[in-house]
Amino acid sequence: MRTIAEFEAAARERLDPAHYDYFAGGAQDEITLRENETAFQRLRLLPRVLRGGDKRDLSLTLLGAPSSMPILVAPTAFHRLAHPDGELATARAAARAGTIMIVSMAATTAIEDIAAAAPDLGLWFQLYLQPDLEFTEAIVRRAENAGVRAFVVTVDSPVLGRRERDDRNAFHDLPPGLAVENLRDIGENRSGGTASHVRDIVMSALNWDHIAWLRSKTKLPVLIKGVLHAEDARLAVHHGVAGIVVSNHGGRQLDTVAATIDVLPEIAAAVGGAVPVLLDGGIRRGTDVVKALALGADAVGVGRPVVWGLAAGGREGVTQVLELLREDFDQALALCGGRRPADLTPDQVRR
Ligand SMILES: Cc1cc2nc3c(=O)[nH]c(=O)nc-3n(C[C@H](O)[C@H](O)[C@H](O)COP(=O)(O)O)c2cc1C
Ligand SMILES: O=C(O)C(=O)c1ccccc1
Repeated sequence: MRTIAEFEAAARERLDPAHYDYFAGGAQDEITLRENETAFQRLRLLPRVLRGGDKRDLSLTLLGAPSSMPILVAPTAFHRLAHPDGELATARAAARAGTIMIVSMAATTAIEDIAAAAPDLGLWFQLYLQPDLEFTEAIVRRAENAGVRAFVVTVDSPVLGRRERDDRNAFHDLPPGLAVENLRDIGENRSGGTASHVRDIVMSALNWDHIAWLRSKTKLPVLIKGVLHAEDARLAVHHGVAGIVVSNHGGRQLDTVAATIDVLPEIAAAVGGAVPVLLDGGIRRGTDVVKALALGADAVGVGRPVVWGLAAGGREGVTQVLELLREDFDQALALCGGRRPADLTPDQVRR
């Protein structure tokens, strides 16, 4: 398979249609879901020429963590719905690719087991803060003890978006045998596992004080994921976050919000290099990665493409997806006259 679209088609054939819809779907009319991709397609590149050199180097260091390429695994829930090996397969593939995996708090495999399966993997942990801060702290300690290197707090989900495909399919529960393992066995009445718990895990009270609270509870870097407004990016830097993920949750939260690539320039300007800026949403081609880096991202995350690889072929499928994106990016970088990710500049992108 040569493209992410082919992996998606293969995944669709293998998955229960309701599960495919859960992974593929977005909020309401899915305008933002589509816009994330079409916004990349609207942008035109201006390559530089006569800049060749011996070798390209795609590697970088993000908050002290090395990555072989500026393409990270974005946090997505429920990998064991996509393949029986679930997050273990994803983690092994990410480790083999030498990239960073951001594990979802709503993973169907415990963070300890993921870390043990891929000891060399750079693991970050995505958090939905809980109203019960003691419970949240217990999860933070679990993740730290498992060896995660950063926390990524998702801030675009005071409530869960309205996904009409899930309503239509009445997909509200994980099948028997699957559970949200990171929410098991801690806190009162939190046995984990069902979608009713899952919906409860987002917190509408989340505010900047919670970010300060989390920073006081861990020495690890704290990033926030789901920033679209430049003023929030400024506030994030002011509040001492270690990094910002420009994200609209893959079009799954508020429909008709802007495509991430369209707001990246203003956010990069607001941050002014103070902290790393990541972007996710709609990355399907090497040229998408080039455009995001040129417009100010230090790295990008991929959500659905990883799920399609997992569903299509387990660990090997995820490896193929990550390598496909790596090669595609490497070639696009070369054709733009770049040898390293940092060579790309905003003047190389036109609307
Ligand atoms: C099936 C699915 C589950 C997701 N689960 C989470 C999650 O648990 N936590 C989170 O912060 N983001 C979650 N996201 C959002 C992703 O981290 C990411 O923002 C988005 O998928 C990027 O868009 P892309 O799928 O076009 O690459 C999920 C996305 C999908 C598609
Ligand atoms: O489906 C999602 O996008 C998501 O973020 C989520 C939130 C809570 C539980 C499971 C997934």
